Amino acid sequence: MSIDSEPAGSGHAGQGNRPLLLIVDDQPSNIQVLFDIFKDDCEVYMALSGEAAFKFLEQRTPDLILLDIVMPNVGGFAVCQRLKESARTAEIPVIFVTSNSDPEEEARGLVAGAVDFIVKPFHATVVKARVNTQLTVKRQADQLRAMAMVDGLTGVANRRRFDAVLEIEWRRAAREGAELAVIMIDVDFFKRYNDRFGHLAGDNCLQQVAGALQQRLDRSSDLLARYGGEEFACVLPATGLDGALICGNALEQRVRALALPHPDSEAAPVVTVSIGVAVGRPSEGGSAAALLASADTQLYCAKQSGRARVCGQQFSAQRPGVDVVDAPAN
Ligand SMILES: Nc1nc2c(ncn2[C@@H]2O[C@H](COP(=O)(O)OP(=O)(O)OP(=O)(O)O)[C@@H](O)[C@H]2O)c(=O)[nH]1
Repeated sequence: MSIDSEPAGSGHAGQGNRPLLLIVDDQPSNIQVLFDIFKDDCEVYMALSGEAAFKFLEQRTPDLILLDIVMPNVGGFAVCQRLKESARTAEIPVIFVTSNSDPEEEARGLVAGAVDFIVKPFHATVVKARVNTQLTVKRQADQLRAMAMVDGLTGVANRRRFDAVLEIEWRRAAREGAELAVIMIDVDFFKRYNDRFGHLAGDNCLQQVAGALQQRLDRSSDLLARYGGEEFACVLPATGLDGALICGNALEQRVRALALPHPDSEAAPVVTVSIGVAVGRPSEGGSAAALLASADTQLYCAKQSGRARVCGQQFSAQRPGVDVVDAPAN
């Protein structure tokens, strides 16, 4: 058995969709008992200290943590409190496993944010059942959280997720001195499309447009979201203006290639989109909201200059509005 944040039973690691369990205890013999209980059903990892647990958490996010209370240096309560303070780890359920049966200790554990408190010696079946209950609750909560971030019509991310990711990527780019691109996309004359073909056909059109846009985004870090009505938005981390304009033009072409008839459009006989691109370097100042507003200004520029095209801009916090690039797609 490997210990201290090494995968337990490496033959199991990564296989199937099994829950990932982290056991934190300074006593290898205690870990062994729990490992034997869960090794067949879970991917089990172990840490011999709070510090080792946090090191592990930099790499992986367990579905549940079984946490000892009395450990040298950082004790279980402190570990639990720290977990709950960080947005990245706050949702991981923690179960204290301890030989201290004092109700005061149990109360302290639950107040610290644990979901359960198991006293040793324990019955294996009971521990298994209590862990399974918490894993089920966690899975359901994860599903709800994921659903709350997805647009119901198109299946791409929704605006809430877009706003959250944009903020995260803005901060990441600021730390790394990298560029960040935002693309706003709006279906042209979509009101007329609805008016001619009906709302259901309009919905179907939006689904196809979303699918075409999503297919073109090839980096896993790129995010496409439905920003509202007939408007989509992308965040492209580590992307300069040249790359973002290439991407914007490719997105425009993808939608055009769907060849969805739109006889009432003044831009083309098929459904097209207008696209605004803005690229900034967050380390030089500004804000995610200002970058987004800049992309929106470029979208307006694309609409004003004939639609079915891409306009882009290097966003500067000092000189907003410089370097306007007009890149008609046809
Ligand atoms: N079918 C459908 N239509 C929607 C949805 N959300 C917004 N719309 C419609 O999208 C249309 C957007 O119209 P406008 O904002 O006037 O823009 P437009 O007609 O696309 O014109 P331009 O953007 O100027 O090219 C409205 O008629 C909305 O009702 C949706 O989920 N489904």
